[in-house]
Amino acid sequence: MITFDGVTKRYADGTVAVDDLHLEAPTGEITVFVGPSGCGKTTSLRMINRMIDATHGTIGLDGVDVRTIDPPTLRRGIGYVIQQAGLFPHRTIVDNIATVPYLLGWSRKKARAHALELLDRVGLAPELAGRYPFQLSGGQQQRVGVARALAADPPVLLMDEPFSAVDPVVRTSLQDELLRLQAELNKTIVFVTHDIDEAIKLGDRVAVLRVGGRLAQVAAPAALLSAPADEFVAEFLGRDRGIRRLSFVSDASLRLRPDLTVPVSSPVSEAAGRAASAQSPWLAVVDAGDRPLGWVNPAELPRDGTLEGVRLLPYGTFVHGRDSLRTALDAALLSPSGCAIAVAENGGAVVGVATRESLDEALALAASDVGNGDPANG
Ligand SMILES: Nc1ncnc2c1ncn2[C@@H]1O[C@H](COP(=O)(O)OP(=O)(O)OP(=O)(O)O)[C@@H](O)[C@H]1O
Repeated sequence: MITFDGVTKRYADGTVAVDDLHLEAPTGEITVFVGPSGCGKTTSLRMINRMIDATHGTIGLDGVDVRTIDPPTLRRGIGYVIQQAGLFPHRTIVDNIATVPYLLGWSRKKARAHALELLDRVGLAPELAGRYPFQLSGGQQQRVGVARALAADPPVLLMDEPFSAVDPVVRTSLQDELLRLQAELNKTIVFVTHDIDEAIKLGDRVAVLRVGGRLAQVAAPAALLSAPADEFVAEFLGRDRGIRRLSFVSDASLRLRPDLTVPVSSPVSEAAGRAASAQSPWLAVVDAGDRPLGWVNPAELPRDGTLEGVRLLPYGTFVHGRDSLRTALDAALLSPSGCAIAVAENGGAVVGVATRESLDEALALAASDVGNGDPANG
């Protein structure tokens, strides 16, 4: 675990970049530093690997004061990823990734084999190994940057705005990739960003800093969204934090109706009877494998033939037991029925339908939870 204990950084010109920071970045978790430009995020990060030394206070790495460890030794256990990857332009991709293993005295063969493994791990094709950085896209370079930081298998990874210079689509895939990697690797990651959405998506804990280098709040994302410590944090989180908080509420509280589906092979008259007895105007039409095809309102259909060939209305789904209440709500908003279809993770068969009433109940329950828990510690 990384601990900041009363850490202050005052630069030579008198600027106080970080002011009396107390914080823990737990082992195996992603801790995100977020805040407006100039709030001291980068300074805080660089004090961990001693690229910058603190003026006061102590930074501990598993209980050892980092100032007692000489910087090269310290940095061997700490991977570092920066914006625009910072790759060596005159080295090939494989040699870039193998930089630290070479420094550690690994044989060329072993270091390159390991670098190729990492290339694959970060989702890049082996053909890229012999290229130079300028022959890669920005997103690919960022992935190489992550692979290079992981090369010596350091327990700690520092990431300073690593995904800021790429477009939103690439950025999303890099974030997803990082979460996937982290689920396998369980590194202790400290991640700096100015983007609160990125912080909330990636962080197990999010530390919000304000200009002047003071910690405004540190909490798990859901706790931050439901109980910001003050106006500054609330403003920084943005206006739709109520909706965004639903991403952290499971779909478990949704009551599902299994009786609102009808096979596409059914006669319309049977569908009408089923809708009447279920007291619902809407039924979800399913195929022979119980997968959703669309919505019908049988009362509006001519009473002959089956549902085959009937124009079905758009639908939205969420994965039962995996997706959040936000995804379920979104699915409901994508259909004129106002209902969301819950499907099984494997195979995609319909598990049931979340009606507007059940969404309402679940939302009320989620709202009643707001403010519970300790906002300062999340
Ligand atoms: N070498 C330095 N000398 C003097 N002041 C500095 C130095 N480096 C940074 N600062 C100042 O310290 C404060 C914090 O800077 P820092 O780079 O840590 O902020 P940041 O939150 O990472 O900002 P950004 O999001 O813009 O990168 C800023 O006011 C900055 O101008």
